[in-house]
Amino acid sequence: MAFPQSVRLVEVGARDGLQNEPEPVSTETKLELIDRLGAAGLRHIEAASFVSPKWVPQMADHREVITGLKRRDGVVYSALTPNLKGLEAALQCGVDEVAVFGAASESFSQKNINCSVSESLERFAPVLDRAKAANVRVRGYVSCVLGCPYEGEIAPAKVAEVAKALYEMGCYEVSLGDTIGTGTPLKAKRMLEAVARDIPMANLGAHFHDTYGQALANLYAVLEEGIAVIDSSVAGLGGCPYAKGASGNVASEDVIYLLNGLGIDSGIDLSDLAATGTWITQTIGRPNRSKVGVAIAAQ
Ligand SMILES: CC(C)(COP(=O)([O-])OP(=O)([O-])OC[C@H]1O[C@@H](n2cnc3c(N)ncnc32)[C@H](O)[C@@H]1OP(=O)([O-])[O-])[C@@H](O)C(=O)NCCC(=O)NCCSC(=O)C[C@@](C)(O)CC(=O)[O-]
Repeated sequence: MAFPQSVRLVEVGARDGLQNEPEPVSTETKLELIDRLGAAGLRHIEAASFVSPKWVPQMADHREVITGLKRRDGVVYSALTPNLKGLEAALQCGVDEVAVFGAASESFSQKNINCSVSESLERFAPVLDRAKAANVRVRGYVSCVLGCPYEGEIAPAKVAEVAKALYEMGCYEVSLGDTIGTGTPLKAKRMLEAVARDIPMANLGAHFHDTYGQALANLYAVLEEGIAVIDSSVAGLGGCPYAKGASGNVASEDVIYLLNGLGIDSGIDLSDLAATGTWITQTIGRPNRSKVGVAIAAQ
């Protein structure tokens, strides 16, 4: 299969990137980050998470973030909503799109959302129904598609089963999460092949973490298979609270550099994006995990 002509980036830095920060990040900083990302050309920005503030304190200001957005035309601002309570709150704030998040691993599902995989699907069904009634699109995530921090190897068939359930329930897109970044290119291709038997490639996204330095190689592999939606995080911010040792998502700057080199359009200005990565890492006192961002900043 050939590379796609264009790729849509889903920028998850303000959510996945910041949810695990040990020190509080102010709402003002989050809003400025989101605004700068929009200015750099990002057209889908995951901005917040309507989860329990006891479980993920860093996302406790979800209402303030969504209602405080300086909205740009053509930008979709989305949020995670694990249940009806989260969805209702997100709808009240005027979120554009929501996401439910399941897992291909029973143990991860229990640790992350306090229920089994099948219970999670039961919880998501009314979220999908209510969102549909409100005319709000729902994205679905599957975590642990290339390995689990508690169970190790995860069978591609299990990933395909959960992804298919989310798609059939009405998720317009299913994002495949290598939560702990243990995947390698051949594994990523085999997993994608299994999932794509039931779901059109156009409705799938790749959400790869870079813990073992494989994320770009894995992305290259799935781009070759036709994946045209990539989740990434500016400056490679992040880590999952329920996956010890997991480092951030693949850095958005590194993805854009790769796409530019392959002649794949993304509509994103790399120098603006790199400046945003420099700014946010300096602001929150974290290392910049984008090699491209660091190289551009040094010029
Ligand atoms: C899912 C729950 C809420 C279930 O949590 P629970 O304890 O099973 O739920 P509950 O219904 O029994 O409620 C317990 C308490 O939480 C409150 N509550 C209940 N729901 C909400 C809500 N929506 N918003 C705010 N508060 C809520 C509820 O009101 C109650 O409050 P209390 O009476 O104790 O004061 C909990 O487990 C949770 O919040 N987990 C956090 C999960 C999370 O955010 N994980 C990180 C994101 S997923 C991820 O990073 C992976 C991904 C997507 O990036 C892809 C990848 O890389 O793999």
